[in-house]
Amino acid sequence: MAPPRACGFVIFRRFFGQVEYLLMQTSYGIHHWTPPKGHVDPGETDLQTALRETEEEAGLSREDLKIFDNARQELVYNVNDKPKTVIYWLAELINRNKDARLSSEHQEFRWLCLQDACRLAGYEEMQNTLKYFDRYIVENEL
Ligand SMILES: Nc1ncnc2c1ncn2[C@@H]1O[C@H](COP(=O)(O)OP(=O)(O)OP(=O)(O)OP(=O)(O)OC[C@H]2O[C@@H](n3cnc4c(N)ncnc43)[C@H](O)[C@@H]2O)[C@@H](O)[C@H]1O
Repeated sequence: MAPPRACGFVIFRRFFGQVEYLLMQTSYGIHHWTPPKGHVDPGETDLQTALRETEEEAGLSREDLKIFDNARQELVYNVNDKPKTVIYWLAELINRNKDARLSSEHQEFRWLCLQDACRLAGYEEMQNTLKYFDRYIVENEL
């Protein structure tokens, strides 16, 4: 069986001039916070997975987002003693009339500044990913 692989987007918005990141809290397990993401289904490309999961979990579609395909991060961590690969691209919420919404998989979502997002995300790799994208936004003047 192929090793577990999941894909999603680190989504940011500008709110009163501040960059804020979307994190969602699972309604299961230890209720950890992550950006919208999920497992790659057979026959899907990674980007198709990221788009599908983001729509399913956060209600945000391709048209609501600006995707930065050059801004990509790959994380590998152990789940049940097996390595899991998670790929994130950076995306901006450009539809000002739209907000995230919850599905049954999550119990809460928040838009957070980098510092608060890192605190809630917890895991070091996830924090590094958020910091990488934050630098990308500044360095590329997004
Ligand atoms: N405990 C549970 N009880 C009931 N239903 C469950 C369940 N776990 C999963 N499900 C079901 O599985 C489905 C999820 O499918 P998907 O929505 O397709 O997949 P996912 O986001 O990759 O799932 P998950 O939350 O498990 O992954 P993550 O890597 O963040 O998290 C996986 C583990 O890795 C840990 N983790 C997350 N990020 C990490 C990191 N950066 N470093 C180290 N560990 C990390 C998390 O704390 C977590 O323990 C849901 O529909 C849900 O119903």
